[in-house]
Amino acid sequence: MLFHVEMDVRIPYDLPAEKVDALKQAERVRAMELQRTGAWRHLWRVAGRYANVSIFDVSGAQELHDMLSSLPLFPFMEIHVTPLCRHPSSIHDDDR
Ligand SMILES: O=C(O)C[C@H]1C=CC(=O)O1
Repeated sequence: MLFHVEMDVRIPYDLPAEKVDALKQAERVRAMELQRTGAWRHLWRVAGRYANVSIFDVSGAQELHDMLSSLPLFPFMEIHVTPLCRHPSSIHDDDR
């Protein structure tokens, strides 16, 4: 099942810089790990914002939630999830 996920990062200004750097590094490692599994199919930076737009390919909402909540920055992100289904005019066989 495909999900469009938008993540807005909101790190509190009073979080110590070393803690922020460690969180970002851990986030990067976890994000790359999930992309390598194929579950995190696309990851795009939203121009001009500390936000991303992503496409996840997972078995369902529970697996998506488990993945998103495994992200080190999860407590500091506002996340919006939109379930996707195939568009009848799509020419891409891997849209499902
Ligand atoms: O930077 C972000 O958009 C937040 C988060 C998502 C992937 C990643 O590496 O960090």
